[in-house]
Amino acid sequence: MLASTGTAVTIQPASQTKMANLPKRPPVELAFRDLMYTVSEGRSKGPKTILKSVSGLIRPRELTAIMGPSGAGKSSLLNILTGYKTTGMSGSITVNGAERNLSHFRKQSCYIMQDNQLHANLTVLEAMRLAASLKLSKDHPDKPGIIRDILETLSLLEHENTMTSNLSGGQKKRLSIALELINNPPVMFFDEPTSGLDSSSCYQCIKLLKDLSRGGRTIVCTIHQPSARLFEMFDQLYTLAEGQCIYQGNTSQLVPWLSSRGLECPSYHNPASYIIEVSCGEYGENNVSALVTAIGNGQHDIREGKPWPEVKDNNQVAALQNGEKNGGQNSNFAKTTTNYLPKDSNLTANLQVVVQKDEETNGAPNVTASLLEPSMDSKEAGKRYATSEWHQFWIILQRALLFSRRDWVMSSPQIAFLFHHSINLFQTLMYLRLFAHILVGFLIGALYYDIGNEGSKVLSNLGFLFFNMLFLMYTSMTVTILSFPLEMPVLLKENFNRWYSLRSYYLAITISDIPFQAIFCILYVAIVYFCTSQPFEFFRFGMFLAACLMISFVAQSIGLVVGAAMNVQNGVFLAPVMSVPFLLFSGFFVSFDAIPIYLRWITYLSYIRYGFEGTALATYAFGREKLKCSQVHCHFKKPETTLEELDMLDADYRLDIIALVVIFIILRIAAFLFLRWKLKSNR
Ligand SMILES: Nc1ncnc2c1ncn2[C@@H]1O[C@H](COP(=O)(O)OP(=O)(O)OP(=O)(O)O)[C@@H](O)[C@H]1O
Repeated sequence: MLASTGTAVTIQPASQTKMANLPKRPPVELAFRDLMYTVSEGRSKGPKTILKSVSGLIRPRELTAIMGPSGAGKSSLLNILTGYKTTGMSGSITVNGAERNLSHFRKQSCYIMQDNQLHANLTVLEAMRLAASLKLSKDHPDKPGIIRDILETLSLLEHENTMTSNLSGGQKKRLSIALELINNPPVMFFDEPTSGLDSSSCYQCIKLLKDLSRGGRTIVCTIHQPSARLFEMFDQLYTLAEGQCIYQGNTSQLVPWLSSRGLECPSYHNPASYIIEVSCGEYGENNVSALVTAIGNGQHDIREGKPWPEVKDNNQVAALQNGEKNGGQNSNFAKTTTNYLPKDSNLTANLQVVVQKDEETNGAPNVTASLLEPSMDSKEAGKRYATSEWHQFWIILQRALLFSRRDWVMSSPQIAFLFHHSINLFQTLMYLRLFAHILVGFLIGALYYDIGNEGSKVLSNLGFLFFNMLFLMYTSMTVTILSFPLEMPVLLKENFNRWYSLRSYYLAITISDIPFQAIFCILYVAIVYFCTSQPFEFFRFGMFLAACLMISFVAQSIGLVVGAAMNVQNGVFLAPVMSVPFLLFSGFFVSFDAIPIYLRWITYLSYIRYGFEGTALATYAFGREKLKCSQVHCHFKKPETTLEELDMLDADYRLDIIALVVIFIILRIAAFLFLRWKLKSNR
């Protein structure tokens, strides 16, 4: 294998490991027929048909490339085959001859998206261990053996202690593959696996995919325009143009087949570039429709050693176009064309042919051959996830706590790196949060120093109570709005590839930040409470702190709702704006009696009101003694006067806390529902 060290490129021998420890899985043959994919472009434009009745067959032990010009529908086809997109499609997809059961198929397959979506704050080995804990059953006998096998095969063993954020592009891609290989899915989909890689890393990557396919896996990837060297490495080529199939077959047969259709690929011309040029109409306008007809829109398959399909020169193209015009309704064209696929889709026979061919050409079976066996534990196959949701919750919680712990001990160059790359904002924000709570705490302490027991400064003290609410609300809310959406792409990938359920993830991720939020809040409250000389009574301090803690948890939950429902830009603007009514109706600016009756209901929704009332009651209620007065007359000398002015004489502290707990629970549930909706709507 090729590996780059600095600027020099060295050749390393391919690893001889057999990855024998991996769980055994049966091979999978994937066929699709008359696949249509339609999206809506709004009421004025109507539906747009992206895939137009395409068919095809993807075999195990083969590396299949989906190729085509930009906008041809490659990603759409891949998204449909993976099950990532399910709405707007029609047609049939079969797995080993039976209609695809999407739930089961998602456990058999993995989808490695273009951006690797890795957690930056883990080493390679930690990422592998976490993936193994989630993707293999709890009592699996040899997780370390599996991890070692995979890392060795993918030449990542020497980087096992490197942070994933420090890996090169090619190494990141290999790690993405390694993570998914842990449960040995028989089908692997890759969206543009070579994008962003230099030519030697592209070669390494495709070589790795080819090796994996030789283990019996079905490997499918979209690719833009591979070099001639890369092109030759693919076994099977599926080419799309304008949402239709213009070629399906061995890569070696492409040039002769095109030549038989009157399209001569010039000598020394890359066949991959040539077919893209043909697709773009550079050699004539009618070539695409002629090729679609000739290949039966993917129903035929040009295989070495097999006769080419007979091309009937009838009105098939016209029929196809009609189907398209009919707003994406299935045309009968595909059904009436001679269908070559069923004859070829004898899986066992196919596998034998390819194994034989491999052994003939290579002299010996490939190192990663015979990984897959046609057996699968039926108990395991029926389960949605490899581990229980409780176990998933525990692992994700540990991972989140590890991120936070790592952040505390992180060196300053690493922090600078995170700042520079805007990676893992959540971790970097930890320091800022701590800094902000202590700094603002002392600032407020200095500003309102020793006013808590002074009868002439009660109004300032109320201002202090209100500011506490404001500060705790904004710090807890914005930090979540900023950090939560950043987790989304990784969540999307891991949840889609069946690592864990959304429920376990959500529970773990929301619980993991509560201790930190609590510590920051306690620190802040302790500083301001004693600096401003609020009553030195333990029960009052406890009640004051409880109200402040609840406010910061509620505000954090609002951050979760906003973070789950919208992107960072909208969230950062909307959340503070939406908080304005709650601040206005908190009872600080206008007392309850002064609010018009038809607007009073808003005060019941204002969580700030409950927090403000809670801290005011903790400070002035429960039989507090008269305040000292340094002036001739202090109107607010008696604490009851303050409560009366605030309309809080009849207020109940317990009700305030109960209201905050109820709002907290409702918001947490709402955030989960938004997150679920967001994951679904992304697909
Ligand atoms: N949700 C959508 N709404 C409207 N048009 C869409 C939608 N999804 C895809 N398309 C259109 O469908 C066509 C195919 O898109 P797709 O992303 O599958 O192409 P592609 O072959 O993968 O392109 P590229 O190589 O540039 O990524 C494009 O013209 C695209 O604009």
